[in-house]
Amino acid sequence: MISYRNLRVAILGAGSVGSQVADQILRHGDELSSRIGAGLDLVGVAVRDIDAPRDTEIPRELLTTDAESLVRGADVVIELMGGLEPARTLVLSALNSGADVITANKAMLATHGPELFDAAAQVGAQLYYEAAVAGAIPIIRPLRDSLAGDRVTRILGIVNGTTNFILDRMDTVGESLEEALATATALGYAEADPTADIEGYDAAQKAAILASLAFHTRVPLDAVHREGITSVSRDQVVAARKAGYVVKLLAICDRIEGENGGVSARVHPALVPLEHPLAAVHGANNAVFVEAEAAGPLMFYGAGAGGIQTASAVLGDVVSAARRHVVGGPGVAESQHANLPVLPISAVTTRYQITLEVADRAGVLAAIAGVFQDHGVSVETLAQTVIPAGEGHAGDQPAATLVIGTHEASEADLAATVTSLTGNAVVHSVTSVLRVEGL
Ligand SMILES: NC(=O)C1=CN([C@@H]2O[C@H](COP(=O)(O)OP(=O)(O)OC[C@H]3O[C@@H](n4cnc5c(N)ncnc54)[C@H](O)[C@@H]3O)[C@@H](O)[C@H]2O)C=CC1
Ligand SMILES: N[C@@H](CC=O)C(=O)O
Ligand code: NA
Repeated sequence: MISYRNLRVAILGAGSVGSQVADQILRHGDELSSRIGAGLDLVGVAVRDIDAPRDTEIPRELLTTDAESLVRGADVVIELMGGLEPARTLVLSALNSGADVITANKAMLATHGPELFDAAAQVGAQLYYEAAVAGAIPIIRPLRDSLAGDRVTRILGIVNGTTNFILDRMDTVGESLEEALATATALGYAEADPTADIEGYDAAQKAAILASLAFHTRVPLDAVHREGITSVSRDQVVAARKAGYVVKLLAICDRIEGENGGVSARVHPALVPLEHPLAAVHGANNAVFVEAEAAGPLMFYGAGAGGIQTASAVLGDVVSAARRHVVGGPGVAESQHANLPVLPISAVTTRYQITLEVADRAGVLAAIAGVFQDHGVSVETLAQTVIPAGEGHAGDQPAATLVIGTHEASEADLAATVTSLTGNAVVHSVTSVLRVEGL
């Protein structure tokens, strides 16, 4: 039975996600109200242009270009405009007035999270953001609530739908990055500026959010090592499959034990063995592996992008926030009690696959092996293919391709090895260096 007064809900932004959230509230408001124990009144939707075409029909009288006024007087503000400003100012203003805020804006959270969480804590308001990481997949709440009694040791995930879609199309249908990105944009997966996707910024923001939650430590965005997919070539994708791998853009958050331990977060393309579950994540889907001391490995999988899919996560947060509004009490505060050191990528160890074009003559393998040995990097596998005459970088000289897989090595040792290889007389070129994850 509904006895609480109706809650006033404001939506900021009516793009791919916002238009779907508005549509769901308009069509299923009664059902949501029953779950909450209070009615939901959608009091307005802030847009840039009232007459712009939208994915769903929103009554004209709900549309406004005055976001500041809309925020004032709302009980629940749903921020789906994206970007840093005016989103940050509007969210701060909503929180300061005691409203609960739901956002999908990982850029804003990764950049201004501490300020926003502090503002929420000051007034006991809630800041919910399930949609900000891995779209529809429940991952924030499991980390914040379900795993709050455990000790997370590692997160390994595909958290950007656009780049997964692009790498998948490069692999399965041979499309170029540009062709696949155009489709991802048309399907509503990409950010307003898709550079955020393909250069790894979006995934890095999500990694910062995940690592902060998982390790109860504020992990700033600039501490996340970031590489995007623009340097991944179709040749690398084809060669990876031949060798039993797929190329995926991964976000990896590690708890590093030991005297100089701490936590690290990184985003980069990596080789994933074909038999690993992450290799079977296609299209714009995301998957996040979480390893916790007591729970062991857990996997969260589903739609990582898309307007209607992401709206599901937003609406789950709306129901949670509205329920708390009805029963009263403060929101869930940010947990940062562990305050662990945040380590640079040089503290990380992993495996690598290095592809070289070398001279094909006696003594070359020994010379290359010597370079690895000099830097303390242990070689695990080595495969050689002779390059047909005239097709190598060094003209008519006999040449071969070497694909070298390493045991675990530090980033610093690997970087020094690659520098030495590049300057070595028997090496014509270092054609690919990729980390190998999930072995
Ligand atoms: N599209 C997706 O699959 C997902 C998006 N997100 C996040 O959700 C948020 C929204 O994303 P999309 O809906 O895809 O973006 P979008 O670009 O389709 O929509 C944003 C809308 O906000 C409007 N807007 C921007 N500034 C405004 C302002 N000052 N006043 C009024 N309206 C303004 C824009 O005109 C646009 O219609 C972003 O933070 C994004 O990172 C999160 C998960 C998935
Ligand atoms: N652009 C993002 C949208 C969801 O966060 C992505 O492609 O994953
Ligand atoms: Na999510």
